[in-house]
Amino acid sequence: MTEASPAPVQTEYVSTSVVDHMNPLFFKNHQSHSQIHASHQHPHSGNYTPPVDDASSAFLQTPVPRRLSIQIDGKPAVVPTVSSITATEASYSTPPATPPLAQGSSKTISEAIAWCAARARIPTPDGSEYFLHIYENTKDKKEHLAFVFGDAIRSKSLDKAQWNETEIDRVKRGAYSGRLRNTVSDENQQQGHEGVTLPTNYSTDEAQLANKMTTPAVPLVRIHSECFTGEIGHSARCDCGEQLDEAIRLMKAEGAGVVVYLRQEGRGIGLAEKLKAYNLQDLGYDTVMANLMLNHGADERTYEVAQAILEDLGLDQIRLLTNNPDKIEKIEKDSQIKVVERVPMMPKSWEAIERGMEAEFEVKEGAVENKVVRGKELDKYLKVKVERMRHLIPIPSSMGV
Ligand SMILES: Nc1nc2c(ncn2[C@@H]2O[C@H](COP(=O)(O)OP(=O)(O)OP(=O)(O)O)[C@@H](O)[C@H]2O)c(=O)[nH]1
Repeated sequence: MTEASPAPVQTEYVSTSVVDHMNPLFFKNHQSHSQIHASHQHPHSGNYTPPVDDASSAFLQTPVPRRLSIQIDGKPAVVPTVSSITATEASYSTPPATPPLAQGSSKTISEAIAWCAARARIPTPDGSEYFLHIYENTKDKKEHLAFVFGDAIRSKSLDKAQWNETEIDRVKRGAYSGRLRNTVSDENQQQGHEGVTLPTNYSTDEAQLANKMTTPAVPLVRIHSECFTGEIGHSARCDCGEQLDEAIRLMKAEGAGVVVYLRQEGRGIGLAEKLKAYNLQDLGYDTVMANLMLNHGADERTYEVAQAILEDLGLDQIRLLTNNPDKIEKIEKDSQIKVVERVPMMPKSWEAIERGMEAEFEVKEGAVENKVVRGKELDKYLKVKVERMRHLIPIPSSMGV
């Protein structure tokens, strides 16, 4: 096929002062600004991005076309506007999570705001389940997470209606209550959701839901920083994997709780730097000194995003699972959040030593079994946390302290 010359484009421009964060095409258009220009040059190329006939295009700093009158081969091209997009087409443009300014937050601009982009049920091997929430925020581009146990804890930003979204849009991003039921037949399996009429009864019945809505007045919360080595890599240098498992176990037992999982690997220095720190630790430096020798702080983590996630989940009173007083101070600082109780996280191997139950841990030195970690390297790591980072863990008397 020979390429025709670019078709003439007439444009109208709109003011740049209006920002409509509620528009589901807000981010989409942000990304496709260059595409819009490219498509002006080659509107016949098949990559044409339709202009948006509303204020959503107005947030861009440079004037952008509001209406385009396009001709291809001398004939007017049919360009859909937002209002002419059908429900099915619109549902492919899944709206972004409720953007920050749409939440009516009273926070100042310097503080983080977080909003839930999607949520889904995660069944676990013991038959229980939780809802994994993925968050976006105004502070960084990382995918922070919340594991939410129980039905009573809800994300405000997730539940908020978004502009022009269809019911299937809401289902896709997890903004429903109860449990989804499988209603897809073999026939419409092949067609994606286009042939599917969404049942109105996709929530479980309300009575059943109400039973599950009982939750402790002050829920258990764990604010946990990512540790690839301890959680995925079976490392026995730290107890991070064990702590995550234990937090989840306790929340399952209570039927409620939240693990806020922050992407602050290596106390905020990142995995590459943490691996360098491990090499220094193998030379004999402790975990604090190793960080300092790499020109990092002993702990570079911040907790504004965790505060914002808890705020979105409506939690201002929490029982925090931690041994780290610094974490408590930082989570309460400049926020409504109150840690009404600190729930200690005793390292399982130290607990066993204290109780004289070491025989129960008949695993080889340094080995990890059922995520219970033990060994000299862990003992050293934990002791440094107590002695240099103020962690509130009783050191077993048999360790000579
Ligand atoms: N730089 C560095 N980071 C480490 C090391 N070992 C573990 N970490 C990181 O330390 C962090 C531990 O996070 P948490 O368990 O949430 O917090 P904590 O400060 O130990 O406090 P707790 O709430 O009592 O567990 C994670 O980001 C790990 O990746 C280490 O030797 N060096």
